[in-house]
Parts: sequence; C-alpha cells; structure tokens
Amino acid sequence: MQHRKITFIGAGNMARAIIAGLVAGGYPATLISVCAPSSKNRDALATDYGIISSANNIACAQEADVVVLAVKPQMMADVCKPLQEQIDLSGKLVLSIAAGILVSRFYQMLGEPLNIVRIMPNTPSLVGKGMSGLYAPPQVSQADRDYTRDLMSSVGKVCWVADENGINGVIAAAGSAPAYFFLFMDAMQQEAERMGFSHQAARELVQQAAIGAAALAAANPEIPLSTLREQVTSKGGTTAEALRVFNEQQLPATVAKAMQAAVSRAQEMEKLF
Ligand SMILES: NC(=O)C1=CN([C@@H]2O[C@H](COP(=O)(O)OP(=O)(O)OC[C@H]3O[C@@H](n4cnc5c(N)ncnc54)[C@H](OP(=O)(O)O)[C@@H]3O)[C@@H](O)[C@H]2O)C=CC1
Ligand SMILES: O=C(O)[C@@H]1CCC=N1
Repeated sequence: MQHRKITFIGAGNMARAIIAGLVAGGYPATLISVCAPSSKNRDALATDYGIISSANNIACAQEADVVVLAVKPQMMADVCKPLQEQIDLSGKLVLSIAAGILVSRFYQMLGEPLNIVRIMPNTPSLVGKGMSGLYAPPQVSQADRDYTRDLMSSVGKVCWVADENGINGVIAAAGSAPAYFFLFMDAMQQEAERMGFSHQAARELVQQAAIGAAALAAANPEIPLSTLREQVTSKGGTTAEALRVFNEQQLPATVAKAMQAAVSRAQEMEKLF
C-alpha cells in the first residue's frame, strides 16, 4: 500500500487499535503521529509503537497528508474549529472514525470542498481482526478511496457502504459488536466460575469456544450459521436445552432491539453534535 504521512487526532482506544495494527502490518512508524491534550495515552503510543506524540493538533495536521479524526463525537466541533481556521485542508485526506457525525456536518465544521471519508472501525483492529465500514462522498478520488481501503485492510476487513446511512448499520453490526460478544462471554465466564472453574480456566473455556466458533464460521462461509448451530445440537441433548432457554428469553428479538438501539443512538448523535 501507499504510505502517506498520517496523523491521528485523539489517542484513545480506537486510535490505539488502528495504530497498533498499522505498525504491526508494516506501516512505517516514522510516518505516523498522534495528538492528544494529555501526554499519558499519546506517549504510551509513542513508546509502544515508535510513533511521534504531540500536543499540537495544528502542527501535526499541517505536516500530514492524512488527518484521522479520532476524538469522541462530543469533542469533534472543538477539535475542528482551529483546524478550519488555521489549516489549508485542500490536498489533504480527512478520515473520521466518529460515530454519529455526518459528512455534511464536517463540511460545516471544516469547510468545503473537503476530501473526507468516514470509517467505522472496531477495536479488534488492534490484533489485525478489525471490521471497518467505509463511506466516501462521490467527489472523493479513486486514489483516496484506495488508500483508505488499504489502510483499514491492513488492520482487518473492509466493506464500503454506498449510502452514508449504511455507516449506522455498520455500527450496529460491527463497530459496537465486540462489546456484545464481550458481554455474552463475560456472563458465560461468570457462570463457569460459579460452576467451580477458576477465573483463568473459565476464561479459557469461554474464550476458546468463542474463537473456535468464529473460526469455524469463517472457514465455512457457505454453511449458514443456523446449520453450524444445528451441528452442535444433538436431539434431546444438552445444547437443545440451553438454546430452548435462550429462545424462551427471546434472545434473537433482544439482539434485534439492541442493534436498533445502537442505530437510533447514532441518529440522535447526528442531530446533537
Ligand atoms: N472505541 C470503539 O470501539 C470505537 C470508537 N469509534 C469512534 O472513535 C472515536 C474515539 O473513540 P475512543 O477511542 O473510544 O475514545 P477515547 O475516549 O478512548 O479517546 C478519545 C481521545 O481523544 C483525545 N482528545 C480529547 N480532546 C482532544 C483534543 N481537543 N485534541 C486532540 N485529542 C483530543 C483524548 O485525549 P486524552 O488522551 O488526553 O484523554 C483521547 O486520547 C469516537 O468518535 C468513536 O465514535 C468508532 C468505532 C469503534
Ligand atoms: O460506542 C460508541 O459510540 C463507539 C462507536 C462504535 C463503538 N464505539
């Protein structure tokens, strides 16, 4: 992939996940900088990955070819104002990983024309297993689309959405989704501990079952997930009983409601920030 000078404004969980994945994938650390007001997170990134750490958003953005906006949505307006006032962003590629901030809002905050792509990544990018949704308005060049695709492909898989609304679907199905699985795994670990396993053994049992199930699904894309589930479920056996309880408790409907709640929140945020 092409290696452009890239700066991350924001040094939090998601910036770390992407930076770690990029450096592990061979993106030159000397081309990556990270900015945040306090030194703790950004200096830890500099120490861990050999990248440049700075408190100066403007200087880093000025130097960079690519500016990644990686702050919380509620901070975005404050971060964009000085960028708009002090920097010529034309000729740069701006990437936003924020949930709930539309391209049209970035035009207001950073001015037009603006070369911007929205990315909806997730934290497994940290270990090269990310899933990112990408949206680019029509005027973004093929070279910038290719760069963004290659950037996020180096930390996982990517999927383009044709309409910006699709980003909210990506949030529900992938961006927020690691947290759903962690909730489920944590509940399983706690019950395994109550059954008498040590903390560590319970974690390993649950974690390996999750890794195994995900790997099995990934290795058999042509087999529906429902069939993979049936292959575990012996008639009159133990799995059938566990699944009966999940269904009685309306797990599928609960999952659907939870995903819709994530979309609704993203839509609310589009009006708030
Ligand atoms: N976490 C996730 O799983 C995902 C997050 N996202 C999106 O990523 C974005 C960041 O989320 P996340 O990493 O979780 O957030 P964090 O709270 O972990 O990190 C936010 C970072 O922003 C920095 N920051 C705050 N104000 C400024 C400023 N004025 N200039 C520069 N940096 C600033 C903070 O600095 P300091 O270190 O000094 O506190 C911190 O490093 C959000 O918009 C979110 O929607 C998208 C997909 C998944
Ligand atoms: O919770 C959030 O708002 C962000 C977006 C997707 C994952 N984390």
